[in-house]
Amino acid sequence: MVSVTYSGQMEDVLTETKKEKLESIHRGLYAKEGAGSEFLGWLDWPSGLSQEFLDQIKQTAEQIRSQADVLIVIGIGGSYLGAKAVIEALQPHFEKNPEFEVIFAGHQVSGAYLKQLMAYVDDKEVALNVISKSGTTTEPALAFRFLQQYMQERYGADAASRIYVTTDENKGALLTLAKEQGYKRFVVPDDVGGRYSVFTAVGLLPIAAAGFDVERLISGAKAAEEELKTFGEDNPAIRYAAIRHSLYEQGYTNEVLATFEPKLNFVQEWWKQLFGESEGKEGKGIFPVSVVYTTDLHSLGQYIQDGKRNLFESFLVVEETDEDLEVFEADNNLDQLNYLSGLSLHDFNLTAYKGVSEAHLNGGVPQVGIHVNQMDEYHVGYLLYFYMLSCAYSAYLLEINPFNQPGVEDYKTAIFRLLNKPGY
Ligand SMILES: O=P(O)(O)OC[C@H]1O[C@](O)(CO)[C@@H](O)[C@@H]1O
Repeated sequence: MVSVTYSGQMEDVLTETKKEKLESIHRGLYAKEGAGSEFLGWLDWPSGLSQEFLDQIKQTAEQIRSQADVLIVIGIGGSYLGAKAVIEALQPHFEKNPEFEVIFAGHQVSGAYLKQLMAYVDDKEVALNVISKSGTTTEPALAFRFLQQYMQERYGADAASRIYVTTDENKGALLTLAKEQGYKRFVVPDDVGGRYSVFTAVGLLPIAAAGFDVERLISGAKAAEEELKTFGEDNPAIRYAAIRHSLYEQGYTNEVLATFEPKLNFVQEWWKQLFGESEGKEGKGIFPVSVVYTTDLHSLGQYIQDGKRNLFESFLVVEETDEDLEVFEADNNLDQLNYLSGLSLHDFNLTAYKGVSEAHLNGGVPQVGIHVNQMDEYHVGYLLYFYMLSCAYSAYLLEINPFNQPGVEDYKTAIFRLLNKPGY
């Protein structure tokens, strides 16, 4: 379902020592041992999901769609990127959904954004889904302070029936508030970290509300869970982790995730958080960057071709598309493009992929390809699970705990001190 190609030799990547190390990581992972193993709930989450839970998600999504024209999803990091990635990958570019929209908030602190959002939804029926595992993250909490007041002013006592909270089962300011106000609640499991939470209510409720088939999404993730659990050189999750690590050891410390499909832009953003927060610790880790081609061939392409040689490129290639255009023969050929007639734009991109990959390889940029058949719920589910699993292998190869993020506290402390937060 996902296959991984590499411009180098797999024998050089999967040395005997590396295979032994990967095998031991594999054993530790599935025995749920090793650093951060208390956060391995995502590993068998898709297969453990009950129909009852999925039905509850679907029913709540239906309720939201029947009471509102807009769902505002408040969250940041793992509490927004998974849903945003799936929705953006699946929805049309334009006319997204004239009857129902999902809009995100609380992923930055822009007064203009929030003010304009409240003005935008003023003539629409609104529901809120506020998502925070800790229940204390400042950006979503601030956005919720404004939006909760907005809802209460607009709907009075009925506001509570339009507010849905996804947070920890036992702790956090958001939980206290939700209980106090009687908001419907969904749980972020203790053993699933934010960036691994897309298949929990964190991702599923907004995705279902946006009108997508969460059962197909979970079937894809479940297939990935099943197929990728076997240890072997052909396991794509293991191959990708091993290639990344081998390149890292050779000094390629930056990975550029490239795609030709603008709808995958938020899959790239989700991937950046996943790998960046999982691996970037103790002075180690590959810095994850992303580009959308051919757009960025006209900006960052120069650097990638010719700049400092510490980066490798991984292409996320979607093999098939269901909507396309074919270049037609023009009578006058004034634009001199008749040589392309008969070619579909998708085929143009697949050829561009080959050409760019060849040129960048010649420029000293090692090439990795992550190939997926198509973009639908099933394949996105498969792909996201693949990345999560591979990320765990990759971080363990660096001898890093993939599931914590101690570094994000430092900037928070500095901001709180400057803002005179009590206790800082
Ligand atoms: O869901 P929460 O607790 O609000 O956290 C949001 C994000 O903030 C972080 O804790 C730090 O950036 C991420 O790991 C997490 O996804």
